[in-house]
Amino acid sequence: MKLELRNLVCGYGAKSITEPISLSVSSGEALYLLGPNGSGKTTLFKTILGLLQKKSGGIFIDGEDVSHWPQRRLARALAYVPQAHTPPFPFSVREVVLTARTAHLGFFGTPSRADEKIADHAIETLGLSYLAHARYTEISGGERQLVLIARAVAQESQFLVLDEPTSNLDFGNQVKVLKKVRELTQRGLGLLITTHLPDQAFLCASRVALLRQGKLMALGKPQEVLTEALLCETYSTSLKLAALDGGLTVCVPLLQEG
Ligand SMILES: Nc1ncnc2c1ncn2[C@@H]1O[C@H](COP(=O)(O)OP(=O)(O)OP(=O)(O)O)[C@@H](O)[C@H]1O
Repeated sequence: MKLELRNLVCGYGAKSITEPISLSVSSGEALYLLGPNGSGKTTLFKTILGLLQKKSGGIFIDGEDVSHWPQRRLARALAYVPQAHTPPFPFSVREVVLTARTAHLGFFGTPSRADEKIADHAIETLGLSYLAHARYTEISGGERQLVLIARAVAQESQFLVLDEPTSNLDFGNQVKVLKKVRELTQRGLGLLITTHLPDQAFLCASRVALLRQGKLMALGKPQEVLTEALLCETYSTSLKLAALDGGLTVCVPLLQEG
């Protein structure tokens, strides 16, 4: 399957935030979107998810324009992991994850035993079983982020859109999420992920897109796109890329110029 943006322009009210953006994500691929704060990554994601009206251009899944798809059909195709938030109601973690199954229910349907099993499995694979009955409003920001990832996994959609999924996580939990990203990619899902960490893109990205002031600056394999020169220019800072044994590349900021 293929999720495709064709000359998509996003914005708020009369104001355009992005220039026309064209890119695609296929099944079995993790496309990482990098760009400075305010470059339009979240705006682009919200538009893809139908939470924000596009200004022009189109969003297609397997060649079909999704703009007239009902929200439930879109939710079966696309799951969203927003940046962690606190909802006003004290649902349990299990109830939050179970809401993912709504996209698969009939009009007045309630979750079945099978839906509960899928939710419990997602909770388990993210190592959250000990929190299943805790209130979502009473767990840490990092734990909430993992719960939102479990919820997206339980949605069993073909594509996952993840907005900075590791931003609140400690090192061990970042690794847990990166392993999940790899596993889901290998299972054949298409993933679109934002990050501020080039290291994560080097570890998990099939391809990388670089956004700056709403403009798609580069798109391609991590080693081709994430060059020292382009990263320095994009983030207006000095940095060094270092190759480790085993072919891994890491990005290190330089605190002294020259
Ligand atoms: N609700 C809104 N109404 C008007 N403008 C907005 C709104 N939300 C964001 N913007 C503007 O859109 C631009 C892009 O914001 P966006 O949140 O998409 O950036 P981002 O790349 O996700 O940033 P970050 O890395 O900081 O999360 C910013 O200039 C911001 O001020």
